[in-house]
Amino acid sequence: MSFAKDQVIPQLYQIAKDLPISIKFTFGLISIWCLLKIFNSFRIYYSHRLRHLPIYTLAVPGSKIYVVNSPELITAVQKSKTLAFAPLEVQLARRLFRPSTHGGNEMTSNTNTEKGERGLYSDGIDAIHAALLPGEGLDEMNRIAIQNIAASCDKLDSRAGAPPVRIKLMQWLRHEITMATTNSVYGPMNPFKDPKIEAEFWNFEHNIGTLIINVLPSLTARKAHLGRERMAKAFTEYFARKGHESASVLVKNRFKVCADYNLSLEDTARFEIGGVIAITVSTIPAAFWMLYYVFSKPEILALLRKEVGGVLETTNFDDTLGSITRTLNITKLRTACPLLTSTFQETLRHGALGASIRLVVEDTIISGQYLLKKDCVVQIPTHVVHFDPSIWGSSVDDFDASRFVPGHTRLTDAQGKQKKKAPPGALRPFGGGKNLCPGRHFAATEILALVSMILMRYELYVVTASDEHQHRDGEWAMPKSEKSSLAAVVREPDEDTEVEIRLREGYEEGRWAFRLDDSELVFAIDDD
Ligand code: HEM
Repeated sequence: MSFAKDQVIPQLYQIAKDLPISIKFTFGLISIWCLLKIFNSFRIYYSHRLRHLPIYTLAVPGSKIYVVNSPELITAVQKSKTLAFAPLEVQLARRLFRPSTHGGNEMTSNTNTEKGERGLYSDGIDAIHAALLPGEGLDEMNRIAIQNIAASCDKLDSRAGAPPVRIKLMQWLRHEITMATTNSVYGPMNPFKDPKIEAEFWNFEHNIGTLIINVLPSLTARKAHLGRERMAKAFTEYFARKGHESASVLVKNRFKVCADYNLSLEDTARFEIGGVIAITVSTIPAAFWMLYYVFSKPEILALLRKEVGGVLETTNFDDTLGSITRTLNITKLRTACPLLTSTFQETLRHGALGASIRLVVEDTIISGQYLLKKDCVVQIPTHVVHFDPSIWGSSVDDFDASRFVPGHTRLTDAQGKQKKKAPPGALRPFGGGKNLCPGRHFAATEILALVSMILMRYELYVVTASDEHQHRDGEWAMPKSEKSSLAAVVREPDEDTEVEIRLREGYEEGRWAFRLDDSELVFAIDDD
């Protein structure tokens, strides 16, 4: 088909006019999606340009976004009762999980306890926070998770003349951490034991952003919609077969609250998909980046091996694999490994993504001088705060593994004055205030157990492909991460890193295990 030059526009117009309604509709949605992306790019651009301002306002049609950058104002926002996460969270939950009208109404009613009563949301959040506090329930979850992690690490062991194991690191972590976490949370009837459900969940997660528009999702957000529906079915069956009765206190608590509000099993199952996002999605990339930073920096690896080696317990044990058992004591890792804990926090300072958001439920003045108007949104852009030189000093862009070691003196302010500690509100991978992530202790134990076991036991070599041959002497290259899903609060690498795993010299013999005895002690991560 060919057109004269002056005919092109009218002809294109005619073609567009004749398109079927479904295609026009899809184009419309794609255009909205592109506009949102462009708006987001401007937002990110401006948030970096304007990071020296403690607070600034972005006008959006019909509303305003207040972007808060200074730690002092962040702390004030987190303390305010009239700046709330709940109303935004429940609206999002309605779109993403598609509960029935009854379930949706229960979830959105009285979210901020504004009528002074309880509601499904507030009871649900309290039940989750209670289950994840240091104590017996959390210990039980941690124990199952680390037993699974120990078994995952055993699979990398290539002794007895077998060739070294090669893995795609992110893919391996995604599967192993998903299974360790869901086994510990959902118990023996864990729906993720079915590989199809695991695949459906990740399909859903990778495409979750498409569900936001929420118009005919079976057409406009097909992959995410199908993943969600299959997950909802699997969890409905799980609850119908009383899987929660042999599960963790977290699932028991959540189920009880849903039952108290007469939610159907299907609505309970739909809200549970949100639970799966919380327990898995951020932990996996956080473990990836920590391994990346540790193994790509030999000097940090050597220091960590020394520190973690100090809490490794060796006992004699007669068996075919050798005569010893090496035990990593989690309680000691938590209390006697400041560099390990600091490396974890520095990994999250670099890797955290997104923004904490709060709705202004009534006109609010913060720090005695800034008026925030009702129905507008407050945003705290995590990455901007984490890379502000006036908070972190001239080394802001470096990966400084010892930045959070207590008493570390390389932390300077904008005037070059030394500080002992970052100010409250400055390090916020887990958010803060009333909504501070309740899963941080569970996640820290899981990630630090896995990283410690791998760094003590193995050497990791990057495999690079060159023509037909694959070499195992590649450099660790920082993968790009521009395509993270909407659900991720830690950026996800766009490409995977293939590694070859060899036993560490001097550590070839024996068995490996974890031990966890003290409930009350947790990793000393900054939280305020
Ligand atoms: C490295 C891993 C993780 C990171 C970086 C992370 C980060 C976050 C962040 C930034 C928030 C929002 C807080 C705010 O807006 O102030 C949050 C909320 C939440 N997280 Fe996590 N999280 C992680 C792991 C987990 C795990 C393992 C669980 C459960 C076992 C969990 C459960 C939750 C829950 C239930 C909320 C909602 C809290 C509320 O609204 O009160 N998270 N998390």
